[in-house]
Amino acid sequence: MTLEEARRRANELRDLIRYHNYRYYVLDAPEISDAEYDRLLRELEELEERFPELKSPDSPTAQVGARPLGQPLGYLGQPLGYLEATFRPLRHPTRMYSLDNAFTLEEVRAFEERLERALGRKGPFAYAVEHKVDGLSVNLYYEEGILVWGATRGDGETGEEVTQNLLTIPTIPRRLKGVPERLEVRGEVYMPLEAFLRLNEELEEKGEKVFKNPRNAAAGSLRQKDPRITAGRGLRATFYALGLGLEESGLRTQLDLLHWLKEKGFPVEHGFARAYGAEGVEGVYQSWLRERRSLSFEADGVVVKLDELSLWRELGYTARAPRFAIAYKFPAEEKETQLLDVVFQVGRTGRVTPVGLLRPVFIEGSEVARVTLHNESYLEELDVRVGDWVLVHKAGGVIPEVLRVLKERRTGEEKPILWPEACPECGHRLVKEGKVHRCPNPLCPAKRFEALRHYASRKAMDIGGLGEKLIEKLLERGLVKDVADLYRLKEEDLLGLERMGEKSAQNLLRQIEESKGRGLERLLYALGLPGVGEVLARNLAARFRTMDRLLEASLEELLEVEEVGELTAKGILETLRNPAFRDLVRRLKEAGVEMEAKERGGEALKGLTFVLTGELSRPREEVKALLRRLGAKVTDAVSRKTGYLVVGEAPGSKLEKARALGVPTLTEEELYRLIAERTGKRPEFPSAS
Ligand SMILES: NC(=O)c1ccc[n+]([C@@H]2O[C@H](COP(=O)([O-])OP(=O)(O)OC[C@H]3O[C@@H](n4cnc5c(N)ncnc54)[C@H](O)[C@@H]3O)[C@@H](O)[C@H]2O)c1
Ligand SMILES: [Zn+2]
Repeated sequence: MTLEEARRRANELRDLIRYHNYRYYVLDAPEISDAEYDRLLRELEELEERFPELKSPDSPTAQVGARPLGQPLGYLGQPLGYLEATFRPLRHPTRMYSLDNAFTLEEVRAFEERLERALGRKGPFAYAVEHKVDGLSVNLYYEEGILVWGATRGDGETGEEVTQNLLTIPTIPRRLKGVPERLEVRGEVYMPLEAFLRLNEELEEKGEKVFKNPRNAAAGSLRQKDPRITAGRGLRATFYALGLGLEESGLRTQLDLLHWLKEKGFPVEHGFARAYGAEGVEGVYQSWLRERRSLSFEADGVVVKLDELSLWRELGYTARAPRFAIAYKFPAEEKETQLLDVVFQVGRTGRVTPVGLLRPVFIEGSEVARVTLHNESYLEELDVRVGDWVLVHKAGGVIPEVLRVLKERRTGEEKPILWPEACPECGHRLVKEGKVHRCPNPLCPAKRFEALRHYASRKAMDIGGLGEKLIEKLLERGLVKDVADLYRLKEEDLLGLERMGEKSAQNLLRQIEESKGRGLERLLYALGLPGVGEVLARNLAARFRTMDRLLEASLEELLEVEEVGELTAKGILETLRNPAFRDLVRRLKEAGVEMEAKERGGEALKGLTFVLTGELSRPREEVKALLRRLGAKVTDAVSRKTGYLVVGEAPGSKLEKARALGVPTLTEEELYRLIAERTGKRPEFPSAS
């Protein structure tokens, strides 16, 4: 390859990588897999290594992430002008970096050799090995132990301020004791796999676009305009690094740092271990790779950091990444296979989901033969046909997913995917609401099985003994048709089913009995109203308090509930008015199932101290009583211990004091929003008429 050829290819690669950075970091909607992206970046790095004259500070190999919105924008070098920023751009006091990658043990050894050369010392070295959580990095800034702001990484220099959204993650500490005066704490915000699957199901249910993977889902959820939406997304955070304050902390090793973070109250949820040398790292890597599927978060590798912090100072950073650490990535197999057919499954709510049947392929240790194609929006975007060759991988090593269609392999024989007219389970005509196809028949057997399974699930009525096999048997024998029939089961009905003895039959009956007292919010979730997940069930229960009130709710009243949109409200209303549903509720009530909301929220503000100043729209005593009911303390004077100062009209000197001490302030409206986030409803004042 001549220098000229290399230059041309390098420019091509840079354009491509910038385009994919933009899709990934700014839009949260990548078009190619991480492995494909990593190959492009690797190729560019190798070119720049072979032809050093091609190196340049604005090559993607020398940059972190992408510029946030509101900065001059443009992935092809020339600015596209300013897109309006949703968030305030914020400069990090100290720079944030990405990580260089290793894919093989060889490359980890090469990393260790680089360390030896740079430090002029023989290895093996001691390392801290941590799970590489696949989320997005955030920076929290504390002054005198008080959280001042939190921001995304952005391009490493400038991020987006997302403080309000970060505060919806309950484990993030707002105040700290015994820490350096100015402190940056860094970690990862991520979406647990379970929350990710649930979110995508909710999006499917609404006919909306699903997220490609938990990382994009986390990034999209943290960067919401409305923190209430973020609050409902089940984000979590884990922390692993300091920026400002590292020197002052006096810490000597990375492992000490992780323990220190824990001790200061930060969630350190990603596991960590100590290892010696590249071989030791390999041991940890292999064992974590095996356990990968049982983690609650998606890990895309392990992060290897020199444990001794004094060595970090000697090694420093490249433009993109620290020299003392490396990400050792898990393999991400991608296989080409053929889409043989598409079948349609009917879910608990009657929603029809297309499922792709693949020519079976082996990916990362197991056979993949089926893949969900989510909904019509997804099919349109993917533009796949029966007979197409597709590229498939396992997202997070677990969930099979079509990455893209290999359109260049089309022969013209491929057939478009046609949605059925009739329900594949019961033959009832399907109805279409927006992009969602649904079987409206309340007695559809598909709904029966799913309805029972969902009703018994842990977060619903929690009837542990009622497994899938048993549900099938009960349906087969006609012992139950719907969830109300569960409460009529007798011991003799159960004996002999699924090898059930006296003891397990009695156990199951006891669990069924106990499920009667779960309360309205669990019941609403368990009944699977369309579009109603855990969060909405909670909000509905909080708003209406009893089933009777809810059954009489109007569309307007439903629209007043947090997070209920037009479509959801209509779906709920239709179900509430459905005679079959009302009959089911009546029979559940007769069986003794509790239909009232449980008191909630007594601890929502526990541990926080509030001070009020200025004139509020409600009598001050009422607001104080409300705060105390939610577990908060209310005091009269602002001090360092104050969590928030609530500021009304014409505030007094307390406001200046709070500013001087760095105590965060809330308007009255912000206070009610905070309460709504934490309890699922806006506060009600007992004396309000
Ligand atoms: N598919 C696409 O189009 C596309 C586009 C751009 C980027 N990407 C993906 O993103 C990657 C680059 O993103 P990146 O710069 O965030 O790097 P990265 O995700 O590969 O690694 C660096 C990041 O790891 C995170 N991390 C997780 N656990 C950590 C721990 N215990 N200690 C330290 N850091 C930890 C930090 O956020 C850090 O910034 C690429 O390798 C690619 O996989 C994909
Ligand atoms: Zn049906």
